[in-house]
Amino acid sequence: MADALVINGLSKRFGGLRAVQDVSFTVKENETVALIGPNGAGKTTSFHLITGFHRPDTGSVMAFGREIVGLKPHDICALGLARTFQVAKPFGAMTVLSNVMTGAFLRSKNNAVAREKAREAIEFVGLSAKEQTAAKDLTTIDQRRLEMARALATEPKLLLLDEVMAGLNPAEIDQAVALVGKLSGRGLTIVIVEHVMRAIMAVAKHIVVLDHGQKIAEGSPKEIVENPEVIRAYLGSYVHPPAGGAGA
Ligand SMILES: Nc1ncnc2c1ncn2[C@@H]1O[C@H](COP(=O)(O)OP(=O)(O)OP(=O)(O)O)[C@@H](O)[C@H]1O
Repeated sequence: MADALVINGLSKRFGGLRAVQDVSFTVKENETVALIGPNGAGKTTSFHLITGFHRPDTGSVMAFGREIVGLKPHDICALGLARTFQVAKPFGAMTVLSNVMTGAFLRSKNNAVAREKAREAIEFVGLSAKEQTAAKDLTTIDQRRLEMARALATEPKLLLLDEVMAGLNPAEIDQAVALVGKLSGRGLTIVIVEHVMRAIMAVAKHIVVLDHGQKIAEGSPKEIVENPEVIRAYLGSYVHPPAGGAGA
């Protein structure tokens, strides 16, 4: 399988704080990789660096064989990298459909085409019944669905999901896990930042662990949950991978 994303020696300081320090990892096409670690470990900053919202001090980000450091977020999105935000940022007064059309307009300026693409994305995430609902009136899980639909409407090859399961109840987490699996089944490469470990175990074949901006481990879910340094820094206690799950 070819490499979708190759991150090499990525670093970012904010004043004296080393938010991301010399981080390297590779994501293969159609793989789902999780980025985990305690609060403030540098996960969201890494997403910002990959997607052009921050410029790294040093390091390289190759997406589908092309260096993307220095490109604007819009251009990176046009190359097929879409993201969701940790704090969902929909246009609250606009309907679900209008919000998702803002993503679809990246590929087509034609209203009818953008509407069609947006509807496909909305249907994919299971929001068709709420197409005309204002974004601000959605429940938490539906806001996450909207975030994913908006990203999907840009027709990405690689999707970066930032804590899409935060605040969901167990049944909703199951639905979100199923949706991530469905996205992967569609051929998407996925990088997911998440604190919900059972969800990580269910969706990711490979896990990268950050702590204080540094990569402290990477490997299969089984390797990660058994890694003493990861347990010390983050997990606290052993988390069993699901029988028959991605890491089994
Ligand atoms: N724009 C910024 N200016 C200054 N410091 C920042 C900025 N963005 C992030 N930081 C700091 O960088 C460090 C890494 O933050 P980041 O948000 O990447 O962590 P995270 O792993 O995503 O955490 P969480 O799990 O809480 O979302 C933190 O100490 C944070 O306070």
